[in-house]
Amino acid sequence: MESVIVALDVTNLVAAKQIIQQLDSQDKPTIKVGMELFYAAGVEVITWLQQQGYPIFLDLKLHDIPNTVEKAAFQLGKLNVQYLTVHALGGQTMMTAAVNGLAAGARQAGIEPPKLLAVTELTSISPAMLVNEQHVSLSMDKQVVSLAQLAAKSGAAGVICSPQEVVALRMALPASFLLVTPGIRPAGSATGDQQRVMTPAQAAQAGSSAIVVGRPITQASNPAFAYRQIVKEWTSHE
Ligand SMILES: O=c1ccn([C@@H]2O[C@H](COP(=O)(O)O)[C@@H](O)[C@H]2O)c(=O)[nH]1
Repeated sequence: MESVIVALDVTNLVAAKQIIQQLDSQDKPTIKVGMELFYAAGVEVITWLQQQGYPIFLDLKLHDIPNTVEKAAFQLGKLNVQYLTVHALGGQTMMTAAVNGLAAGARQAGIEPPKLLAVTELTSISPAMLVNEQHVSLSMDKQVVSLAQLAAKSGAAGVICSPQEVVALRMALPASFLLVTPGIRPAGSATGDQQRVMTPAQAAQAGSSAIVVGRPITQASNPAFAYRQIVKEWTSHE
């Protein structure tokens, strides 16, 4: 898996193309297309990125009844993207339905199915919010490990979690299970709505499989420089 994934959170295709052109990256990092861009630009942005040679992480965080998720995943399985997300809180049957839908869609299109990644607890949730808003009595680590174990049983290839939980997850799951971590903030950058953050170097040291970085790159005055600095920090501690 590519190790620094760029979250292309912009409002339209023109803005997406501008960022990609500014990045001007020879190493073609995986590009994360999330709800904001996909709802604005749809499949057109996926096709354009693929034509430029970028692997795609489609972060739509499906969360619905299993039948609906399976049918949505069937459609998305035909897009030739490398990763798709669901919410682990949708349960084991829903996650397995997503895996099955992706496999069936990809089979119909004659391509490899995307890998399923399950979002555990969003990195915008603090330990206090877990207790006071979700009424979860487990610690954040235990809750994330429990959701990750459910995701593994469901056939997911990995999870989305904060780098803060990676050490606990590595002890509980097979080494091949992907731990993809947003909530990345280079030292000194604004955390914004993220609650459980680490720097790229800390995430690498903890054992993240890959980091997801959005605003520290897309809102930088020089996105290409910001991206290169993050890659440098990540690789020097890998
Ligand atoms: O728990 C999660 C799951 C997904 N995300 C996504 O990652 C990026 C992070 O962007 P930043 O600008 O670097 O904060 C964004 O697209 C989220 O939708 C997450 O942050 N946390």
